[in-house]
Amino acid sequence: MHIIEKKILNQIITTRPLESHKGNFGRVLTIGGNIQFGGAIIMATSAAVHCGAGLVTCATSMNNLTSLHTIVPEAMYIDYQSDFLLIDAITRADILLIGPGLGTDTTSLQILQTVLQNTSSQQLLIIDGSAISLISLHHEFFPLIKKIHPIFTPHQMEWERLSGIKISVQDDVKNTLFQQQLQSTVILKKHHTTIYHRDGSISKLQIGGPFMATGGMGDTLAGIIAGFLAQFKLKHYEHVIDAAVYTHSAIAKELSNNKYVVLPTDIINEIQRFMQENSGGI
Ligand SMILES: NC(=O)C1=CN([C@@H]2O[C@H](COP(=O)(O)OP(=O)(O)OC[C@H]3O[C@@H](n4cnc5c(N)ncnc54)[C@H](O)[C@@H]3O)[C@@H](O)[C@H]2O)[C@@H](O)CC1
Ligand SMILES: Nc1ncnc2c1ncn2[C@@H]1O[C@H](COP(=O)(O)OP(=O)(O)O)[C@@H](O)[C@H]1O
Ligand SMILES: [Mg+2]
Repeated sequence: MHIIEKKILNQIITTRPLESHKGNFGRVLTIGGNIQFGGAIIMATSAAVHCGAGLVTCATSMNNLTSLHTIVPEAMYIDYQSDFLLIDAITRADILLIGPGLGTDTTSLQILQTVLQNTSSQQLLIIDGSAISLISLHHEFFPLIKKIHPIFTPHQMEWERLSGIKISVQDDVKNTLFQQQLQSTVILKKHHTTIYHRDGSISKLQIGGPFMATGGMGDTLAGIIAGFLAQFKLKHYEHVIDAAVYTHSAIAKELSNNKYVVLPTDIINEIQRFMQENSGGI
């Protein structure tokens, strides 16, 4: 087990080559946001854009179109209920994020199934929020999951649902056992988030605090992870994930110096500055 240190930042967030364009910084597809939880997928999408993902498309409910374009006009939109558009967008994406605000009804389940069936092992899939809760109820997806090797980002209750390990008895030994069965990365979110990597290593975060306990905080983290993976894809995969998780809480910690609570959107607004201040060489 190792503690994620600040020095990871300038190893991962490097200077961009002059000869580059948006195509070099990854295509992200975010999928979620039903009529009740539109804000979740908009925050995730906005976080990915603010991290510097080259092209970001949001597959969401039509109800969210106006808000999405008002808040983050850089993002493109598709109606997540169109199978044709969704499959086409999945095929084009480098990084996919499903779950923030997806909900758990039959429409949500259908969308999750389309995503799992059409994602290849060459792409990186992040599974968050409602998508984790749905998979917990549908173990028939496990064979597909084991082929895709996704990144799960559960909080402790979502991890209990998925793994069957009660929150009170979750520990590194039990968590690793189930994570290895899933053949996936697991980012277990809590005070001092723990990351179980596919290579068997475990990273722990020692920053962050209760000033982060606001709805949308995990949706924003998922978007940051997508944005980091999209553009730093040539770097060591485990380190990119650690750097993204560190960045999210480090910004929150900075802001908590003069804010009692830090909002997810406060973090999003500081990502560009924070990345510039903590970027390193080539
Ligand atoms: N503005 C929005 O649209 C928001 C939408 N959200 C979406 O709402 C859906 C349901 O997610 P929720 O997480 O709210 O609901 P869940 O029912 O999945 O989980 C919340 C429950 O888990 C418990 N819990 C135990 N340990 C926890 C831990 N370490 N961290 C967090 N909760 C813990 C909480 O007490 C709470 O009762 C997701 O799709 C999510 O993305 C939420 O992110 C809230 C904001
Ligand atoms: N007390 C705390 N200490 C450290 N981090 C916290 C604390 N409370 C919440 N967080 C962080 O906030 C995020 C919450 O994620 P999640 O529960 O999925 O939020 P949401 O689904 O509402 O977006 C996680 O990254 C978690 O680690
Ligand atoms: Mg969440």
